Amino acid sequence: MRDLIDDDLATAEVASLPPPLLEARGLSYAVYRKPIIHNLDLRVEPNRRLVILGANGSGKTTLLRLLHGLILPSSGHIETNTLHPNAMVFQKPTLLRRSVRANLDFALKAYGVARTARRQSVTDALACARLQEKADQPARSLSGGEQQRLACARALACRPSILFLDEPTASLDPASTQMIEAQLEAATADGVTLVLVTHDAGQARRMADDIIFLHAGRIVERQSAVDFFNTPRSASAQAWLAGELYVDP
Ligand SMILES: Nc1ncnc2c1ncn2[C@@H]1O[C@H](COP(=O)(O)OP(=O)(O)OP(=O)(O)O)[C@@H](O)[C@H]1O
Repeated sequence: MRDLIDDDLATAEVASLPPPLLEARGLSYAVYRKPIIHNLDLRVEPNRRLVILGANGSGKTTLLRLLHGLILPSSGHIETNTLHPNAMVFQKPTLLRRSVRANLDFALKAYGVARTARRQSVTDALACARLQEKADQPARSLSGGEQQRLACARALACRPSILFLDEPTASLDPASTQMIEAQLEAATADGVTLVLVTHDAGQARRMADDIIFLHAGRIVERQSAVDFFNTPRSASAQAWLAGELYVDP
């Protein structure tokens, strides 16, 4: 009898979990028959920060592009359950040859925000990027760190449900990295769900709730960040954390 009640309670608890924002099932991607992502299942839970780790060439960028819909899977399905469109920030910001302000305004306009509402949103986004002083400067004349702050603010201005980020701080110094991370923390507090690819173990420790570790296009580890860093289970993740090259036995 006791077990039955416990089972019922457990079922009720699972049933009351919010649905995932995105669920991928049996996801595979191949180029010229060369498999890059293999039969992968993955859920993006709301208000969690998911960090995807793995060695060079393990398939992180390809997976992120699949999840955002930039490329189509060879097989498998992705279901999304999001209120707003998702957005993506790349390692190299792709800014228009216009002013900082115009880059923000353009994105909001493309998203369908009316002119009067755009003015306030641009002001908020400039503050989010800490670029108020540079609003009228050509976006491409900003420093690398400033450009990336602008790219993040532009992506966040349209209030995406999920923000995908592919090594957004890979070429930035610690101070610029810290500013981007603060921007992302604020977005998380605002309800944006993050899916971040990084090579920076420190950043993963600071930013992640959950970790997925990829090896040769497969998820070999999926843990809470605390468990992953304390007790990585797979040999490839252990090697990665130790800064060693892992060679398949
Ligand atoms: N369009 C393509 N044509 C051929 N091979 C590809 C293509 N896209 C990806 N690959 C290969 O798939 C593998 C995974 O690439 P991907 O860029 O996803 O890895 P990654 O984990 O993001 O690597 P890195 O950490 O070096 O950025 C690599 O071996 C890459 O060469």
